[in-house]
Amino acid sequence: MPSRTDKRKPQAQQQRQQKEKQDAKSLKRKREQVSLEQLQDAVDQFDPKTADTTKFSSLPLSSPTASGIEASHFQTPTDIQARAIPAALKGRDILGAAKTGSGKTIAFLVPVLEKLYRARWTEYDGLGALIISPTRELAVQTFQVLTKIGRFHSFSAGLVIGGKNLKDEAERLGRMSILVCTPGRMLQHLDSTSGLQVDNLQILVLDEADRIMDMGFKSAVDALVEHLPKERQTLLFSATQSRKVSDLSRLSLKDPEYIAVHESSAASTPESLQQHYLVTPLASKLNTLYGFIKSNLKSKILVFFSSGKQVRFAFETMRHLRPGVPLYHLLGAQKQAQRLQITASYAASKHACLFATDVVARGVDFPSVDWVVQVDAPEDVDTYIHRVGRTARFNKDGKAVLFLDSSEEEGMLKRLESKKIPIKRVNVRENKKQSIDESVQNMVFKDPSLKYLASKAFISYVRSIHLQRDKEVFDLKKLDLEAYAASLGLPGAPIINFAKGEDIKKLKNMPHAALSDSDSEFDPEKKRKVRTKVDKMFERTNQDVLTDHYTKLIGDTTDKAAEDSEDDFLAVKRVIEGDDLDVAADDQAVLPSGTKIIRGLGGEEPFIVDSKRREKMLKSKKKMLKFKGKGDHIVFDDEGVAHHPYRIQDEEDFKRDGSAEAQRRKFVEDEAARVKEADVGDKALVKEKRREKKEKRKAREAMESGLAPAAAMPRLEAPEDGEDPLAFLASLPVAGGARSDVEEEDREERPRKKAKKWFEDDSADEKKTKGKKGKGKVIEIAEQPDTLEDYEALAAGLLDD
Ligand SMILES: Nc1ncnc2c1ncn2[C@@H]1O[C@H](COP(=O)(O)OP(=O)(O)OP(=O)(O)O)[C@@H](O)[C@H]1O
Repeated sequence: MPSRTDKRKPQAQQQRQQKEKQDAKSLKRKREQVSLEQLQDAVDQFDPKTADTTKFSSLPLSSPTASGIEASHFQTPTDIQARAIPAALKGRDILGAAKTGSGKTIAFLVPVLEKLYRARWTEYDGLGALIISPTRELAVQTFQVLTKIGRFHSFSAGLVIGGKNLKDEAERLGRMSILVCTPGRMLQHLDSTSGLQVDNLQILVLDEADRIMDMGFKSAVDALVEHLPKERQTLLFSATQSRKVSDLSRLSLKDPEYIAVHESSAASTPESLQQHYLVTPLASKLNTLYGFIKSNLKSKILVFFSSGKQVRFAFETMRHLRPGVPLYHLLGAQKQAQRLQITASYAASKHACLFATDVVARGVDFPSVDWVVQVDAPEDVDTYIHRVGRTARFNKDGKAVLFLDSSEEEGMLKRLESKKIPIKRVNVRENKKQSIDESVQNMVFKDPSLKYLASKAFISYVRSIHLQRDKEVFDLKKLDLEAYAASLGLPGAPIINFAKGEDIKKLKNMPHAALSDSDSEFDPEKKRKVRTKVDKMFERTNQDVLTDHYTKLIGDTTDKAAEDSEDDFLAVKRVIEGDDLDVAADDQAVLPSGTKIIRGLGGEEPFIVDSKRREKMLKSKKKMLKFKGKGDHIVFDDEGVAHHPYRIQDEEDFKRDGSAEAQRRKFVEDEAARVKEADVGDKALVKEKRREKKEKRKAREAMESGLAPAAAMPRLEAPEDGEDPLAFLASLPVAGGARSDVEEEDREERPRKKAKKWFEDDSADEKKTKGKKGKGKVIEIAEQPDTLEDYEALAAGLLDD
């Protein structure tokens, strides 16, 4: 047995060990505290004007951040980093402006990490930092950089960009210290996620701030900021920064430091970027693009268009033409997963061509892009700067070319000049010019889905020009739209009705996300209403043209709502110009030559045939049934004529036919005359039958007496006088083998054997006969009926069956 002192020994040992641990912990805490204080002192004393900012190691940064930067192989801060980081570390609000590709992301991520580190932020303190990006692509990229340079920190960080289940996302948000988000999705969480605590927020960052502050995001950002505490640090960064006082007050910025590192430089685009423009008619843009791609097969090219429809059409046609370089296309309407996958594939490619909308115009850091091509001119100079900024990043070389219609040249050059953009005109070499007009026309002619896409592309382009605010550059009247339609393979230019009103501008500035289904967080009403694929199909105006094949063609992961949204404020009128146009003028349909019109089953609605497939569909009774409407209830009279069961006359019509009494009298007279007429006919028939029977009976009697040959044996005899009571029974169905004499006679006149059907054979016939004999009910007539009562009894028996 262990003695008492032995027992006490391990206890004392345990206590000693515990104490040692506690001491070590408090020592560590003390040391951390001291180092934090030292860090804070270093920050306070750091004077960017005199201090060395040429190395990250010279900046007053915590060791986890410094290690993260070192591990990411960044040694020398860029200009914007060298100036913005120290100021932000000192707690200043910042308005940071620097050229594209100059390292703004790190300029705001480092202060974010440092702020939370110095505040010893834990997951129990709620959300400490919020970084807002205008697009999902940019948010993903920022998050990736954060995880790279923040890898030695122990903060929890999350990405909130939509496209995922809100509930799943919400569950994890409560534990996050840093969030990178898009405005709409974040607002949705702030409105609905109960565990998300933002009262403690330390720092708010707006990347591409001018974009986030503009009309498209206005309401979402304002509502989002409402949720945040006013006591916080705010950092705004962009390549095209504005100093609008209204924006600053909206964000409650306090005495912000404006850091514009390239303000005094000769150009507002990177020096290593060569910029060109070429003048090409709108109708030749696709030809020029094709020629350009063919001449640059060993390059990484990024091509910008003004809308998703343009992107899709150009992508589809170029894909069919196989220029000899991998092609990708990216637009806001694609599903999140596909967008990310395309972005990653293109980023990893050495030689490739990406057709895109402005969804990747800002911030996205594709490595080593050689050429930025702007097929559709940018809406303003800021957009131009951001687009071309996808190349020549961080001191690398890059080239850009802008396609301009001659009507756009003067206005656009004026705008570019005013913002210090050095751009030179170039011409396409004659031997490099290629025409794909014929191929495009053939493709579009053969493929209705492509034709549909072409008309959509046309409409969206015209619409985008119409919506442009800068009318000095964009003038719809100066564009040759017929030629443009022809270059898209269309037989004519669709006529477009533009909706009027303020909303157009607003919609134009809406981020695509706000218009698309997947991002319908912008419109909670829309979100609530669940629309199935079938709903969407029926909502489509061109359902018959938009086929499954089309869906496959565009690899359709697109959100159709985005498409619908465009059509919401644009009414497309189509013009009739066919040969056999019996369609009303207001039918609003374009009939390219060679199209036909087919009338609907009811003959009322004409259907326009512009393809073989449509013609086939219109000839299929089954498919056309859906246009036929519901069936009518009709009844057949004795003559087999169909009538509606009730037909209630209008009061007016009724009065026109005379007084009610007169009409009643006329009706009775008419009916009496009809009955009389029918009576005469019936009587004659009965008389005739009676005569026949009499003849037969006489013949039988003669045969029995050996005077005449055998004839049919009548079993029932009608009374001689008056009406035959069996005359009406004869028309009734008779069960089993029981038949009246009249029927028996009729049967004799008919062929004995029914004509064989193709599926019946003799054995089947036999079986039927046997079955009938076995199963059929036979009424035995024991005695010959004599009296009227006998006949009635017999008739009753027959009827009972
Ligand atoms: N200090 C640095 N040293 C080396 N490379 C850097 C440094 N800072 C940033 N970079 C690199 O420069 C590139 C551009 O950086 P970043 O994307 O932050 O530019 P940006 O200014 O945000 O551009 P944009 O205006 O287009 O959004 C990135 O590939 C990044 O890794």
